[in-house]
Amino acid sequence: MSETGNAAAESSGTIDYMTDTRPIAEGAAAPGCRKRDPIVIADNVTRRFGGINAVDVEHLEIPRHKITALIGPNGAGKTTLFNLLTGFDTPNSGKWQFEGTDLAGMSSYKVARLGMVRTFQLTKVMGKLTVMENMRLGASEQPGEKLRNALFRGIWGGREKDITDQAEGLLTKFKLDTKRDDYAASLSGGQRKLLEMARALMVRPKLVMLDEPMAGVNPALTQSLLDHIKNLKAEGMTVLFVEHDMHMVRHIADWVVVMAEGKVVAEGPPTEVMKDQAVIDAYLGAHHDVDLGAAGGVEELEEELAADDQSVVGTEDAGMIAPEAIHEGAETLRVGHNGDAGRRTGEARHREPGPGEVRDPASPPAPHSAETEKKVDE
Ligand SMILES: Nc1ncnc2c1ncn2[C@@H]1O[C@H](COP(=O)(O)OP(=O)(O)OP(=O)(O)O)[C@@H](O)[C@H]1O
Repeated sequence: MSETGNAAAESSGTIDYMTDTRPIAEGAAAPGCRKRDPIVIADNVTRRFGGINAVDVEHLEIPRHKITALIGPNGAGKTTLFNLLTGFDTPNSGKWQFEGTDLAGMSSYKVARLGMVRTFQLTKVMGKLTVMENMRLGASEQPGEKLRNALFRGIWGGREKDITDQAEGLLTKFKLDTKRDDYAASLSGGQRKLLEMARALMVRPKLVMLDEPMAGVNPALTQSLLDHIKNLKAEGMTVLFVEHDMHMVRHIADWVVVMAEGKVVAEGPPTEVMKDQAVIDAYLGAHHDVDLGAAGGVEELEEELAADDQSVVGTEDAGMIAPEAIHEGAETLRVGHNGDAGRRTGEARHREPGPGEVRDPASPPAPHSAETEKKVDE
C-alpha cells in the first residue's frame, strides 16, 4: 500500500499493519531516534547494580503497530530494561510513557491493566496449575486476585463466564485447547511459550513484550510461534521482544534496537542493523566484517572462530553455528558476546542453575540429557 493510501486507511480505521510501508523513524535511523508514531517513550532510564550500569538509556521510542526486536550480548541490560518498563523493577532515574501516560513508579499490574504486558517463563507454581488455571490467572485484575481466585470458581461472579470464554478462544487459537486440563509443567517447551503468550493476551494488551520467545522451542514449532507473533501485529498490537535468535530477528522484526553495556548502541531495520559496525563490535568483539544477517556471513564467522584459539567453538559441547540450519529456516543462530557461542536451537538457551540455585522443575531440563530428548515439541 502507498504511503498516502496508508494514511487514508489509518484515518478511516482500516489500516493493514502488515503492509504499512511508511517509515518508522522520523529521520535517519540512529540510537534514540524519534519515531513517527511511538507507543513508548523513555528518557534517561538508569538502573545500577552495585558498580554496574545495567541500564543507561538516554532516549528510546518504541514504534506502534510494529514488531521491534531488542537484541544485544549477554548482560547488555535487555531484561532489566523490560523489568523497568513494566514496573517489575525500579530505576535509579528516568521516566517513560506508554500511550502518553507516565508509568514511572506504577506497579506492574497497573501497567498491565493499561495494556502493556510482558510474558514470563512459567514458574514452578504455575507448572502445578492446569493450562486453563494459568489462563484464568492471566486475567486477574488486582494483586489480591491471584492464585486462590484463579482456582476457585464462583468468586469472579459475572466475569467468570467471560473469562472462561476468552480463555477458551485463546487456547483454541494457540492450539492448546486439548491441553486445557493438563498441568502446565507437562507441556513441551514450545507449548509453554504459546501458553505464556496466550496468558498475556488475557488482558487484551496493546503492547506485548516477549522475553526470548524462541528459547527452548523445538524447530518444529518455530514457524508456528513466528506466525503467532506476526498475527499479534496483524491484529493491531505492538510487539517488543528480547531475542538472541538472529534468524527470528531477521525474519519478523520491523525494527531492531541493539543494547550493549546498558546503552542503546544502534537502531534500525534488521538488514541495516546487522551490517552496523557497532552491532558487530558489540556481539563479536574482534571478529569484524561479518554480516550476521546472511548465511554466508555466518560461515565466514565460523571459519574465523575456528582459526581463533581464544574462541570456544567447533566442538560438540561448545556447539557449532549451523549455516545449513539457517538455509532450512528451522534452526536458529545464537551469538553470544565476544563470539563465544553460536549454537543450535534448544541447546544454548537453557540457563543451568548456578551454585546454590535450584532448578525450576517447570523449566526445560539441561541440553543433551535423555530427558531433553523426551520433552521435545511435537
Ligand atoms: N538483580 C540483579 N542483581 C545484580 N546484578 C544484576 C541483577 N540483574 C541484572 N544484573 C546485572 O545487570 C546487567 C544486565 O543484566 P540483564 O539480565 O538485564 O542483561 P540481558 O541483556 O538481559 O542479558 P541476557 O541476554 O544474558 O539475558 C548484567 O551485568 C547483570 O549481571
